[in-house]
Amino acid sequence: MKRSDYITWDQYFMGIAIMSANRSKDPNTQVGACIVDQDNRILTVGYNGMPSGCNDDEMPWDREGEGMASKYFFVCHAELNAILNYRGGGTLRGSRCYVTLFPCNECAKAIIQSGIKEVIYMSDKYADSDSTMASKKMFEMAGVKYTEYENKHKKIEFEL
Ligand SMILES: O=c1[nH]c(=O)n([C@H]2C[C@H](O)[C@@H](COP(=O)(O)O)O2)cc1CO
Ligand SMILES: [Zn+2]
Repeated sequence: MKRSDYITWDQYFMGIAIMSANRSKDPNTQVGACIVDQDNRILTVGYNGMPSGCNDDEMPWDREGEGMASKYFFVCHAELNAILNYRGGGTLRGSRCYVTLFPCNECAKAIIQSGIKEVIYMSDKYADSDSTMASKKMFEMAGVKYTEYENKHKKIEFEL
């Protein structure tokens, strides 16, 4: 008989998004994204980090500070990295994006323009921000479904 406690597709892909987030150097918020096609094949992954070639030891990681003193001008978001990292043939049209934090308005635009059809998110900790509200407005207008990830109960522990 086959084992019954295997993880679901949703758990698998959100697990990979969480694992990717663990690569982030951001001391405050680590975000991971995993984009999959209609056949549940993983197309691409990403996490938030400084652009390639920008030494992350020399970049600011602070939230506070005027302009260039904070991380915000520089960090490339997890979803955008996942979209831009896609090297496969074909496109992201019709795919789903698993993400550990609800996408900001800039990532929402990239998600819509790349043809991603569904966003499955874990945290919505900035739900009250204009950015998140703008994302939801655009997703609704563009027909991108957004779904809260609900299987938050399974704990997996392993040594790396
Ligand atoms: O959709 C997102 N994707 C994403 O990668 N991020 C990143 C940018 C920053 O590195 C971090 C947010 O930082 P903070 O929570 O300290 O404001 O998360 C943030 C958002 C939403 O704000
Ligand atoms: Zn973003």
